[in-house]
Amino acid sequence: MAESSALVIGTRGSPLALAQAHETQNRLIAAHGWTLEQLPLALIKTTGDTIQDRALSEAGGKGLFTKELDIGLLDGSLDLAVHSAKDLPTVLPEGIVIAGYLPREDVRDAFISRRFKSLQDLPPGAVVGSASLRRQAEVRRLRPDLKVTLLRGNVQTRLDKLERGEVDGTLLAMAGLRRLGLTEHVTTILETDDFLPAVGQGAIAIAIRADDERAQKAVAPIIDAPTGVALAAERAFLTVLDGSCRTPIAGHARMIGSELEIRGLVMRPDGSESLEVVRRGAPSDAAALGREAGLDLRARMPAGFTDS
Ligand SMILES: NCc1[nH]cc(CCC(=O)O)c1CC(=O)O
Repeated sequence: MAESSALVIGTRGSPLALAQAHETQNRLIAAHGWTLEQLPLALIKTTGDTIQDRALSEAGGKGLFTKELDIGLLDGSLDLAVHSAKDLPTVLPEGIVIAGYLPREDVRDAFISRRFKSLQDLPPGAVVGSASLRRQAEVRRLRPDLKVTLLRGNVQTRLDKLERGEVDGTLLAMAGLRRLGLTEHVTTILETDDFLPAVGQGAIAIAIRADDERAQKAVAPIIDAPTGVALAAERAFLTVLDGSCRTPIAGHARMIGSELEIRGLVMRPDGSESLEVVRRGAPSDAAALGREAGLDLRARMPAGFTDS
C-alpha cells in the first residue's frame, strides 16, 4: 500500500486511549496483513484532557473528549477516530458515524482499596473517591453513610492518589484496568447485578466520516456484531434520558439465551432514590428495546428527580 493510502487513526494521548488505539491497529493488521506504517496514529489533545479541577459534568459533560477528533475526521486529517464508547455523546456531529465497535471487554466496575476488602467492608465515614456521577450515586445508594468525594485524573493518577491515602477506596472500570495491565490493583469485582455499569462501558467505538466507504470497508472485518447490538440498545436507552448530563444513569444490555436483556437505572445524585427497569426482547429490535426502557424510566421519574 502506498503512503497516500494510509489510514490515519486519531486518538487521545492518555495511556488508556493509546492502548485502545493500539488494539485497533493490531486488529486491522491481523485482518488485512497491513503494516504499522500504513496505520499511523495522530495524537489529539481534547478539551477534556486539559480540565483537571472540576467534575466533567460541570464543565460541559460529553463531547469534551471527542470534539477535536470530530474536527480531524471532518477536515480529512483523520480517517478513523478511536473512542471509549462510554465517553461518546449520544448525538454525533453531522457527517460522522460510528462504523462499529471492537469486541467488548469486561463491562464490570472494580472496587479498589488498600485496607478494605469490599464496599460493604468500609467503615462508616470512610472516603470513596470517584469522578463519575453514576458511581458516586451508586455508592451513596448502597452506602449512604460513606463520604463520597471527587477523584479525577487518569487511571494511574487515581491509583496513585489511593496509594497516598487521599481516599479509602475508589472504583474503576475493569476494561480500562485490563487494557492497561493494572488488574493486580483490583480488590473486588462488582457484578453488574449489584453495580450496574455505564452505558457503553468496556466497548471501543470507531468513528468515521459518514461517506467514507474506504474506512468503512477497512474496519468491517474487525467490527463485533454482538457488541453493536448491545450498544444499540444501551445508546437508545441513554438518548431518551439524556436531557441532563447531570443525571446519574447506568445501563447494560446483554444476551440471555436468544433474547436481549437491557437493565437501566437512574438515581438522585445523593443516592436517596432510584428507579430501575429490566426489559427483554428480540436482538433485532435492540434500539426499540432500549428506547422503551428509557421511556419507562422517564415516565416514572418525578419532576426534579435528578436535582438533588
Ligand atoms: N471516563 C474515563 C474512562 N473512559 C473509559 C474508561 C474505561 C474503559 C471503558 O469503560 O471502556 C474510563 C476509566 C474508568 O471509567 O475507569
